[in-house]
Amino acid sequence: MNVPPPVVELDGLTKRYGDLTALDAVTLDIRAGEIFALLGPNGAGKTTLIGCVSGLVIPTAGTARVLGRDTQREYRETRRVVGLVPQEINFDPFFTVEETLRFQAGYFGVKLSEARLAEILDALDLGRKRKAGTRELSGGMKRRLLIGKALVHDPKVLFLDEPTAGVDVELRRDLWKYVRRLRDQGTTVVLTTHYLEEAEALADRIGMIDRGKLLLVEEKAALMRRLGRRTLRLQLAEPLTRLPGALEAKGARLVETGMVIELEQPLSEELGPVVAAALEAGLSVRDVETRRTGLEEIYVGLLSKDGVRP
Ligand SMILES: Nc1ncnc2c1ncn2[C@@H]1O[C@H](COP(=O)(O)OP(=O)(O)OP(=O)(O)O)[C@@H](O)[C@H]1O
Repeated sequence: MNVPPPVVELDGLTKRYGDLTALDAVTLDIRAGEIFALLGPNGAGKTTLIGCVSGLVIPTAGTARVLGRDTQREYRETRRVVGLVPQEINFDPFFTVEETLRFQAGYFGVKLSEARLAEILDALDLGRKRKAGTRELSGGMKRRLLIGKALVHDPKVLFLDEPTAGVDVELRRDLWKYVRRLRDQGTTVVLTTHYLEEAEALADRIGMIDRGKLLLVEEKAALMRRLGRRTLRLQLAEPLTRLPGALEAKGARLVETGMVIELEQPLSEELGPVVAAALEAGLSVRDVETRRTGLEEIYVGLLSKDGVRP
């Protein structure tokens, strides 16, 4: 498989605040056209990493490059190709939606064409609020406007810091759709999130960070296959008092007064032989349920293995 070229290259990126190491020698390539989710608990260093790439934070050591340019030495050039959606809402309450977008474009020396403005407003479902003061927007609309602001100069890489914090489920799904669309149009997207469901739904690759250290970077699908588990439940037609030996040997157990055989196994193992063993033992199986453990369990497991939390 061809790996697309890196758009963001971090090499030994380190940031210290006095004794505190907020970023500890992070080396990472983010590839063109991917959605990369950066996961980590509060204070892990996610915002600091984004800050270093977007030129808001000066690294103590190491380098950050965007499209081959150093974010320190070539600040202006890199800033032009990076869009940043911060955690905090940061627009002037006295401007309208349209003014907010136009002024933002002005900071980049870009004249926002009517067509581009309409496209952004439309994509973020803010067309009807074009002339509304930003004070009048609901929380969800403000979040969308923040994304719009980050897009006015047509960045190649978009950083989203907790894009859906405090947003309702419906809007969250709309925003996901929009982020996917941006990726499909060629924008590279880096997002931080506390919602593992969000990373599971959106990310092509996942990085996990804790106490400034990058613990893991992996394709989401491969990560799920490698560390994911499933719980398999066989619903029986009749209660059973003793498990057949073949199932016991696989680590299954009887639950729910003998009506259900339950087994937990890695996703990499096949479930067919378990079902076959039940049928071979002459059991009447009424239903088969499986439940996959998600990213959440993998994440919690990894952080606790790291000796940190929870
Ligand atoms: N300007 C600063 N001065 C001193 N310490 C800072 C500064 N900015 C960040 N830190 C510290 O650096 C560490 C990493 O912070 P950062 O904001 O990058 O974490 P985060 O992973 O984004 O957390 P959250 O999920 O809470 O947003 C924290 O311990 C934080 O207190």
